[in-house]
Amino acid sequence: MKLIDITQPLRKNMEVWPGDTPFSLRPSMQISDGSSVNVAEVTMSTHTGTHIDAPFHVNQEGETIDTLPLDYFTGEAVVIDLTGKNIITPEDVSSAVLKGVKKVLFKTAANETGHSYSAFPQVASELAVKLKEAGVHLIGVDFPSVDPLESKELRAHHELNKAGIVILEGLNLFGVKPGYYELTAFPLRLSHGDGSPVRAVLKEMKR
Ligand SMILES: N[C@@H](CC(=O)c1ccccc1NC=O)C(=O)O
Ligand SMILES: [Zn+2]
Ligand SMILES: [Zn+2]
Repeated sequence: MKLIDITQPLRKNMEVWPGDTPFSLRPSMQISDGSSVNVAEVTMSTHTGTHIDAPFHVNQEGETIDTLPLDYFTGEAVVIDLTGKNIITPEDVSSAVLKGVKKVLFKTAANETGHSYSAFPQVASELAVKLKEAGVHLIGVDFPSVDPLESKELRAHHELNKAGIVILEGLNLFGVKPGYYELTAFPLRLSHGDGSPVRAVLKEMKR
């Protein structure tokens, strides 16, 4: 069974949210320095690279990453190809395509580099109600945030949370064919965390 890694590599100088903690991995013990082991210290934000937002990210009363039920993070997913589109609207999803699948991943980037933080597609906040009605409980996007960089209102985040839909951001879906897969994308069990990087993987499946 083929496994497809749809996670951004966590690497030095990778783009992060403006003003957020830069990613770093620094050796704290090195075999080459006479230590018996290699050990590193990692510094990053909970919103670095491919990550899940807990409702607490935008809502003081929202659930934190450690309390979200694990079934959000594993199960059937559909990849919908919207390459080149700069807004995702309710018309982009249909129950014929969803077929009862609870996780929907939107592919929009036209190249391997993906979207930069300075220009990425938008999610119409009305999408949340449509997805909720279809029984969807997780939305994944291949760009940094479901709301624009300048947004303080964070409408899409709030509407999706209100609809009980968990948000997976920063996927790398380049080269992935639209269709049905099994997704796994578990966050770290960060006590009271507002989000977490994940390792997101698709498994091809027969339907
Ligand atoms: N909403 C973005 C992250 C975000 O807004 C953010 C991340 C790190 C530091 C500051 C942020 N927003 C500040 O207004 C996200 O969902 O990943
Ligand atoms: Zn985030
Ligand atoms: Zn977000």
